[in-house]
Amino acid sequence: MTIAAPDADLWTAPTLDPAPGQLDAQVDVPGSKSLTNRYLVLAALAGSPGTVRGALRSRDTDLMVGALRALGAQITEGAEASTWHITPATLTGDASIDCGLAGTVMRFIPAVAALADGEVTLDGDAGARVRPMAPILDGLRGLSVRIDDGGRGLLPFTIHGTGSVRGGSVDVDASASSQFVSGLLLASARFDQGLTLRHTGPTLPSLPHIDMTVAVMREAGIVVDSSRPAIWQVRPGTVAGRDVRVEPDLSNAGPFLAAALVAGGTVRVPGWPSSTTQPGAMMADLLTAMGGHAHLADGVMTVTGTGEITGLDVDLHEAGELAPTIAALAALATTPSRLRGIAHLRGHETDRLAALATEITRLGGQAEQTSDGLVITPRPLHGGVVHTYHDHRMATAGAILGLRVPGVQVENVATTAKTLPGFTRMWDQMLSGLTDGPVA
Ligand SMILES: O=C(O)C1=C[C@@H](OP(=O)(O)O)[C@@H](O)[C@H](O)C1
Ligand SMILES: C=C(OP(=O)(O)O)C(=O)O
Repeated sequence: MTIAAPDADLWTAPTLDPAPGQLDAQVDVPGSKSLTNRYLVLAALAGSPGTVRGALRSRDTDLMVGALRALGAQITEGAEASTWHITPATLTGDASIDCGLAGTVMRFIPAVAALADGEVTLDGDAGARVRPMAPILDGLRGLSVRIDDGGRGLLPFTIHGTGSVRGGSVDVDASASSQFVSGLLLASARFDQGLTLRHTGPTLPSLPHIDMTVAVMREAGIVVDSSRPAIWQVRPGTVAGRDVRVEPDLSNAGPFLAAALVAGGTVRVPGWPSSTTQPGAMMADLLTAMGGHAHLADGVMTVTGTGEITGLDVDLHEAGELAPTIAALAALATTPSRLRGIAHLRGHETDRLAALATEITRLGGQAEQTSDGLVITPRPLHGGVVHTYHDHRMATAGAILGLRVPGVQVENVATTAKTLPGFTRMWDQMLSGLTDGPVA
């Protein structure tokens, strides 16, 4: 007989009996991944030095710093680890870039690399090598850039930079990811002719993230015309070096706010912007639709729940990165849910529709994939191992399920470091203020 050693890779999610008022916590959420990586890219392309404050430090954002340094930008840490000082330089090639599993790195860096003088090779994790890339590679080719991808349209590939990109007009099908649009737009003020980009696909996910791209470009003095649907026109020009502060990551706030609904308590997130392009801001309405109460006052988002969760029918195409959190709540609800408009989640860190359906079913729940989403029918759940597929949001979804269901173990919870390295500490801290402490 062999006795299995305890698996160090399994994190037992703390469980809490719902008791109104028991959970009462404030959670300070670090900076937005999406804003951090956009500000870093623009700073490296700027005509003068800049500073990014309140930056997220995580695998995805540190990989972005590494990529921009490899292309010649000088980036140094400030007095706080969340401050970066960026001194742009002539972009140089002969570089190999590790994209990890970061969509923002693999989709935002190619157009920057195309401006470098020399060869730049991009590669990433095994899971990154299956994420869609072809539309952005073909888009760059249409703007005069030579790329060698062995005809696969996937990582790894080599960009043969000549020090400039002609630019001009290009059609791109961005139905698999908004990042194809953002990745071409971000560098386009540095193209000789600027850029006119037209999205040609049947659907366009994550429009708020494209609006975010346009907003940060305009803040940097770039002229962007977005007055026609699905067409963006960028005038060539200088990118201003700036001193910017990153908003907290509202999508990463999601699992903590969701905990208020599961536990029947209150969670507060300070630093919540009064207006933002982050799709994570939709959490307030989503949690309200699921039976919670959300209230923003003096920059603090407060969510209160009763412990009873209502299912919902919702189109999440604008905020696909919230789907794992909403799916976990739906599995704990009293009525069925339907999540729609998120077929593109099949190309995220993993096939998230398959992963969510499999893992909810593994715990005794009922979750079925549809052509563009999930149908989740509540059933009593039991403990078990939640597999995470190197997906940070699968790990946080597991934590939400474990808050209600005893015996949930999250495999490779360290994968949360993709965007939130301190996740388990923050989760424990959120629960530590409880009268009796979390029940492991
Ligand atoms: O531009 C960005 O920062 C992002 C865009 C979205 O990508 P998709 O449009 O591929 O969903 C989002 O899901 C991702 O987490 C971040
Ligand atoms: C889809 C996500 O990430 P990425 O930036 O790698 O696409 C996400 O964070 O939910």
